[in-house]
Amino acid sequence: MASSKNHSNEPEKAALTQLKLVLPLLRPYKNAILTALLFLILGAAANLSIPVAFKLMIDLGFSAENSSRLSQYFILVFAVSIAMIVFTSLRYYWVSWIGQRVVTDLRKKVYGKVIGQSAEFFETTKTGEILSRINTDTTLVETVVGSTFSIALRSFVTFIGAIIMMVISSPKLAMYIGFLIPVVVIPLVVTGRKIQRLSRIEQDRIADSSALATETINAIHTVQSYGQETRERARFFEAVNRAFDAAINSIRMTTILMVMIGGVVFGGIVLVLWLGAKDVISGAMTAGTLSQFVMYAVMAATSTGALTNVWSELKKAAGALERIVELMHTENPIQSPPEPKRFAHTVLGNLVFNQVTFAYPSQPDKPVLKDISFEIVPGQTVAVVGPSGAGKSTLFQLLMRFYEPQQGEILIDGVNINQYDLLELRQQFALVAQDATLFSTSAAENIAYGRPHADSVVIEAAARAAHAHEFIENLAERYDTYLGERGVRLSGGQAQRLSIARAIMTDAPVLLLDEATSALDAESEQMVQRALNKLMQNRTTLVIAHRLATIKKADNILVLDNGELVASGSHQELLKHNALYGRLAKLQFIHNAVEDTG
Ligand SMILES: Nc1ncnc2c1ncn2[C@@H]1O[C@H](COP(=O)(O)OP(=O)(O)OP(=O)(O)O)[C@@H](O)[C@H]1O
Repeated sequence: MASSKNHSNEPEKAALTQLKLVLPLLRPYKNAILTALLFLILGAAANLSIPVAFKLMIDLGFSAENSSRLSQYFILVFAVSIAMIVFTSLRYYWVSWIGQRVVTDLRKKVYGKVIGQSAEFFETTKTGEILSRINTDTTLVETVVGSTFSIALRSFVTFIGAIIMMVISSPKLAMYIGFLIPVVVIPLVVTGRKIQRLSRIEQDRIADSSALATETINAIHTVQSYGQETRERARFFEAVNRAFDAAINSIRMTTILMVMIGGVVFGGIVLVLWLGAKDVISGAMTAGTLSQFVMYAVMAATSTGALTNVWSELKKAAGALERIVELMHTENPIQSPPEPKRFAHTVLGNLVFNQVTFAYPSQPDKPVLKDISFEIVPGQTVAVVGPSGAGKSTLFQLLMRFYEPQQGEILIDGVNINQYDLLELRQQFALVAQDATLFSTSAAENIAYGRPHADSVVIEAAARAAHAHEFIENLAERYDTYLGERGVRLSGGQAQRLSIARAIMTDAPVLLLDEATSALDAESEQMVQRALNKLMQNRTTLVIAHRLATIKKADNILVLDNGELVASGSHQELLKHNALYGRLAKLQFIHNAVEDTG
């Protein structure tokens, strides 16, 4: 199960301490909190003063001669009730405002953290699960800050106020009620732990189903092509049903808690009322005082009920926060050094691999690059060839420092790449991958992805150089046409030219090119090739080559096989001396050979 992999096993110890994460988020909103608190206290005070008015009324008696005093009391109760409603509504507004603010900030934080995670993190964490953390888990936190806290505070203030007023009204009856308190608190603590654990499971199940849906929707074309909708539907149903079961488990716990506490509290009140009634009969207490006492007891009981709910909400949120905290504590192992070396003003683009050995973190015992050494002189073009899985793409990953080699070093202009600032390091590369990634923005913004503030003249120049201008001009809204998700679909060749334009825009000193293997029609192919030639001019280029033309033009060719650099040299030399290269040349480059040489 995807989400069980990084279970921290420190169980309830962490419990509510997780909620501490929320405190710093509250700090910037002191004024709003004070405002909300003010309305909270005013509302509670108004609420607590109502029974006093009722006591006065009842003790006054409902007789004709008291009619005008009675009216005054009723006006008082009316005024207090209105005040209570106004204060309560304002409190609601401010507390909800704080809740929304905090969850927005939390989402920003979580997203900010996610987007800086390592390649390894994204390999091992499902997209849908991450989305669930950002959306669902943070929503639980919003519930806490935006309503639970408020209910908790209001109930707490009301509870304390009601208890005090109960003691004032009748110390004896209040003492009886006091006996009930431990009976209420113990089940709260016991079930609270269970609820937190169950809630975490629930959130994990939701994350699982979200991961599943995201995966299926991303692969919808494949799903439908293979006619697997029914199976995918069933898989999703099963996942959401598991989430339902998990939710019901924690709801069941809360229900049990509510029954237990409700029973104790209301049973207790009836009992006390009975005892109080006897005192009224014997004359030890007025009817008004008993009514007042009972009203306070009901207030205290209702607050306890609310606090019970609050308790389970808090525990649920703590469960969700555990996940968020884990995410916030996941550090990308690849960081800039504390005092990074600066790149020279003009980067030469000298690349050196020095005895580099590397295994992916998921398979640490299986090195995919073994003792690789080579050098690329500034301005040279070096082609990498080798069978599938030989480790060609891995070279790029290491150069851009998405992973760190276990042995050996990689140098740019004589400095180990781990000495540079990470952002600056990656800015030295223009990457043209096999599949162009398009964002759901305009063609212009897609081209200017690496230089968002570039003006339209520069963008168009890049598009022209990449032979993309012609087809963009033919799109409905030219450079403003939406591409990617929800936008127009580009053909393979068009998308490639667009990504070449993107690389031209960055004007980085080193070009990393992963030649597309997919066959394009001859004309498209030629245009892509011309665009690439333009891009390679005056740049140190490392190219994963699939075309004979590229290979022939390269200053040097590296032959990789099973993670080892087995040969290097020119096309002719390798043809003569390297059997693997001979085979590759025949099999892999042949289909491009006709038009390349033509
Ligand atoms: N993220 C990863 N985690 C674990 N193993 C990986 C990862 N990426 C690649 N590998 C493995 O590393 C080896 C080299 O992969 P790489 O992608 O560098 O090969 P390649 O030469 O570029 O292949 P192709 O030409 O098919 O793209 C393969 O055995 C592959 O299974």
